[in-house]
Amino acid sequence: MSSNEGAGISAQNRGSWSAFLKSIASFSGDLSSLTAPPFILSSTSLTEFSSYWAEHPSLFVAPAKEKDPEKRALLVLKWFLSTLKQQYASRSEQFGNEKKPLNPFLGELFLGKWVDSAGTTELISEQVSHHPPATAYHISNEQHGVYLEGYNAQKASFSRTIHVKQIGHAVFRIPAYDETYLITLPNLHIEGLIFGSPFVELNDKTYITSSSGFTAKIDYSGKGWLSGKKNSFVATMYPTGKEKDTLYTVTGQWTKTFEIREGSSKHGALVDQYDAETTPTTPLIVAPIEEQDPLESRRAWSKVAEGIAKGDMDYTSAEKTKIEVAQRELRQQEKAEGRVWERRYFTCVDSDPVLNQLAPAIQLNPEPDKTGGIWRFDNKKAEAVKAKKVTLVQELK
Ligand SMILES: CC(C)CCC[C@@H](C)[C@H]1CC[C@H]2[C@@H]3[C@@H](O)C=C4C[C@@H](O)CC[C@]4(C)[C@H]3CC[C@]12C
Repeated sequence: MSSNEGAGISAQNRGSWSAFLKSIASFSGDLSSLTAPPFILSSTSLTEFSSYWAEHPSLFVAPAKEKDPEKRALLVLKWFLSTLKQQYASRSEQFGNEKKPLNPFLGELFLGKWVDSAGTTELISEQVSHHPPATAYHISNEQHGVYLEGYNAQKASFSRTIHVKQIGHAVFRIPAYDETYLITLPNLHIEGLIFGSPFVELNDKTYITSSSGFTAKIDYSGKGWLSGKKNSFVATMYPTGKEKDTLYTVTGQWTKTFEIREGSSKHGALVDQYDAETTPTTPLIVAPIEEQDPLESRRAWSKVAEGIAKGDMDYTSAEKTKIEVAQRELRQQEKAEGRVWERRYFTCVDSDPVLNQLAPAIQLNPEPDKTGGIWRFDNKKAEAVKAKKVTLVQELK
């Protein structure tokens, strides 16, 4: 039995958990409107989840060092697969079960950097839409010339358990090779709900397609009634449009190990392998709370987090209400003045060249109505933020 299957529910929480299960039986919509019992609340905001994309900076930058486009595409696939454990299992492994994250407010930021043998990798995450909730991110390593940007929203529905559809996509770029990869996001469902120890399993399939002419398809599966292992997948990489001409097959478990082999068979020559359990992550460096911008997640939610940690739900909900009321007042003020909230790092675009070029090959429909638009990192805005910080520092001297 794995750690996340054994946590169970305490006698004290059993009543509120079964009331919650009854209440979600007809649930459908934004995850933000899901009301969960206090003991399942996390003090981490969804804006923080963008950091899961680069907790192994050396794997993130590895494609930039590879001269051959086919092998480069394979390294992008390997990096993507290595992010899955962080994205979908790290919290339940750490705490014994998945918890409900905080719903970010519009404009909330989560900023940080990783410093290790790959140099400095920077993270910018911003809540770009509140209705519907959507988070955008930009991760860059200037030294190696690798950039990732994307955004996502989630829609939940209930049928025997909670099913979550992810809407959005990511774009991985290596400008030195003039290369772009369009990445789709996996749908998931929650397991262990009935026992009060929820954890994530991935479903269906996702794709990575590149401007250099390669596509990877990743098929996810879990533990069935009679067969299969949890967190399993089979990925194949092929020249775009020629799915039968498999170049590589990757099989394994995204929480454990996987093997990359040549060709379409699971017995082809072994090219590479990965162990998600033994590959160390690099910790993200975040500024101390007192030095953070008031819109930065850990500063903005600090009192709520304090309340959750103490188990003081009256204090938690009073502090949460203060944030919600302030947000409602801001929106009213904007409406009265005929303006909209200015996103600090991202801009909503009508159409996007990467989507125009690559989305048809993987039948990706961006569904902008479900993410508040198509969001792209705005270099000009980011430069302006940097310049403002420099001026402030100079003024303080
Ligand atoms: C039982 C219930 C109360 C808990 C529900 C928690 C639910 C809202 C959480 C659980 C897992 C969360 C996923 C998480 O695994 C990873 C990601 C990837 C990240 O890039 C974007 C957010 C997302 C999809 C989380 C959304 C919130 C989920 C579904």
